[in-house]
Amino acid sequence: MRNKKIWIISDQDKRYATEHLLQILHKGIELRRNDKDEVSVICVGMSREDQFEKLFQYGADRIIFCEQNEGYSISLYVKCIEAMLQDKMPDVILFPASITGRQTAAILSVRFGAGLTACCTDVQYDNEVDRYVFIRPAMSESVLAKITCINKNLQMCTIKENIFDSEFVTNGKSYNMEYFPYIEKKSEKNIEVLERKALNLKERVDIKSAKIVFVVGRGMKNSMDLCKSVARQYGAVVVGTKAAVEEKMIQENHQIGQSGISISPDICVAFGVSGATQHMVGIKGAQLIIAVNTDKNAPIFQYSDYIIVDKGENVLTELAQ
Ligand SMILES: Cc1cc2nc3c(=O)[nH]c(=O)nc-3n(C[C@H](O)[C@H](O)[C@H](O)COP(=O)(O)OP(=O)(O)OC[C@H]3O[C@@H](n4cnc5c(N)ncnc54)[C@H](O)[C@@H]3O)c2cc1C
Repeated sequence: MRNKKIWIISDQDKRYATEHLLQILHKGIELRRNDKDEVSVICVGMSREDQFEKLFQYGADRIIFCEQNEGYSISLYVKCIEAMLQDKMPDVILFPASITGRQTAAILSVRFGAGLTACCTDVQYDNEVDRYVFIRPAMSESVLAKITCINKNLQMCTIKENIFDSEFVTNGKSYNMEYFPYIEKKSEKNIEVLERKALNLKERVDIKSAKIVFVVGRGMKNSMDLCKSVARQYGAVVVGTKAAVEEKMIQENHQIGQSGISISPDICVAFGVSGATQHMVGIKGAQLIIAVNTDKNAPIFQYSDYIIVDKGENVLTELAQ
């Protein structure tokens, strides 16, 4: 039985051991069939000993690190990973389903003719066919598709955040650090970075770790001020549906769902949200869902622990007192 090389790609250039990556790392470790299968985390960017140590503590067998200090650019990042792939081809690559992860996976799958399954909810290994099997919802979540790539040995997938748990493994793991040099030739450069501005990601981080969340849907279009003020009173973060983004009720990076982010708060109160599957997939990790809707047949009620058939404004006014 040939040993398998499982790669997890970190899409950060400084903070490699993000919670998302640690969750994927845990899945990678579960995919090891024996002690000889190896899980490597690929890091491209600045040297960060604390981050490398954390990755080993969460179970990485090896880190393959390509040092690049000039700052992040997608073209350089892809070239580094491409060079690593040409040198040491793994069997399977797990990418975070982040913007960078999705872009990189798509480019590399075309360059290497590899199969790529997007937004998996699970990955398994099938001994009989000696291949990895990628599992994801399909056809509006009515079926769970099991996908395997039969024409190439290299198989890839992207994985969304909060699908798996991360797990601290040990403090005493020996380091297996591999340095992979890559220098981009001047003639190959096709992007020139003119200026760098840091994004304020604070709000986004708060959404993911928020314990109480108010989700607003199109039904709350004329009541956003009330909603925000009551949310402040209860320490809740306001997020919303795609329709709420389209109506400019919330910012795009506060969209929850299939094409937004997934959250797992303790309490999720949904006001004026119909409950489309593309939205519900983003809040299915919530411990408790309370839905307020004027339509007694709103689909969201099927997924909720408590339902209130009323105007969102009425409930918010009660809560404000
Ligand atoms: C490929 C694809 C990806 C998508 N990705 C996402 C995604 O990531 N996230 C997402 O959210 N959607 C996504 N969608 C869109 C999704 O299908 C729905 O259209 C969207 O979630 C509906 O948003 P909504 O519930 O706010 O609006 P609506 O469906 O218009 O529902 C509004 C609800 O408000 C209720 N209502 C009206 N007035 C009040 C009131 N005063 N008080 C209380 N209730 C009231 C109505 O009864 C209704 O149920 C995606 C769609 C596609 C095709």
